[in-house]
Amino acid sequence: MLEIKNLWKKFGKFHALNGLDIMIPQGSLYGFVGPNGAGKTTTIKIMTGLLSADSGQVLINGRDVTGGLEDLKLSIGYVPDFFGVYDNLKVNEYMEFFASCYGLDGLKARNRYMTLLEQVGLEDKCNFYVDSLSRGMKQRLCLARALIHDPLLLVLDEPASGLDPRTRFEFKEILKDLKEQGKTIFISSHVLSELSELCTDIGIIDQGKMVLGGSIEEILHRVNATNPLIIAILGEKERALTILKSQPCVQTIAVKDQDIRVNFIGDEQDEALLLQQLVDADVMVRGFYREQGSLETLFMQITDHDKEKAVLVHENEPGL
Ligand SMILES: Nc1ncnc2c1ncn2[C@@H]1O[C@H](COP(=O)(O)OP(=O)(O)OP(=O)(O)O)[C@@H](O)[C@H]1O
Repeated sequence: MLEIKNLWKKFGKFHALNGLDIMIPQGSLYGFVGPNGAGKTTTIKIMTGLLSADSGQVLINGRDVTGGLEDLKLSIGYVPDFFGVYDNLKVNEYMEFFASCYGLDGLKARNRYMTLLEQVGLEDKCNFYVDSLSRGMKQRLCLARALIHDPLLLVLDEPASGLDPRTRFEFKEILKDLKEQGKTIFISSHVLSELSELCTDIGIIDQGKMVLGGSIEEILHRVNATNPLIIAILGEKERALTILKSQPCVQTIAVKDQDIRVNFIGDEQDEALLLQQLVDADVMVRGFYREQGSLETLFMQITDHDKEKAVLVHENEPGL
């Protein structure tokens, strides 16, 4: 749907983006994660036409829209990480203003923004002043506003920063609904933990480069394929160890009680053959599985060059 190819951006002598590539599939909920200063906001500014790249391309459905502000404006709805000041503007006036920016007015505009306000649960706030809304409500209003022109892609920059856990949960539910309705959504965050449960796809950026990208399922599959194999047996430990030591795929073996932990460099077929050999040798195998990895572990590993920058939140800390 949206593709970024070989994007470069320098600020003075500092390289903020170093040949960044991103591929956002149609209908995905794409999490764009990276440590502070990795280049997320710079990327988003270029994607939304607020900043020009030194070189590289932004493609929407295969069409090059690099620097084409009008194309980007029509295709993308942008929710920035800050909310502007709207003194003396009521919610309906705010929505009318943004509808008019996209050539919508009168009843058509009203029908459109009322549908969106309902979608984000603000239909009864029409006559409230924008500045009187809570932070969570402002965030939802910003989302409704970004959807006014029915964009192909919704881009959110750190949408949950400063929201309490309940508000964050509600916001995530709205995003899930939007995805169900067919929207493609791109969310940036320096916090991985909650994005990983919300998103279908993920891209990890570090020092202006994509270091890992793809569907979460596929990435976890890849991570798990290199994790240790845990073989739980009942008795017959020596016989099991003799078989394991004879296997070329087995790199190391560690034994803890009745569990054997094996670094096993092989595919699913190699695993199945090993299991068969153990069973054929009358070893009672109670469990045979790859230890499950997590995206968090992976994120920590690949951004390990500077531990202070890598972020993992715990339950009560803010994040999306
Ligand atoms: N206008 C600018 N002038 C100079 N340097 C800049 C400018 N904008 C960004 N940078 C630098 O480029 C790098 C990437 O910044 P960016 O804001 O894109 O990171 P980020 O991943 O969004 O970080 P955060 O999670 O902290 O928001 C940072 O080192 C930042 O200091």
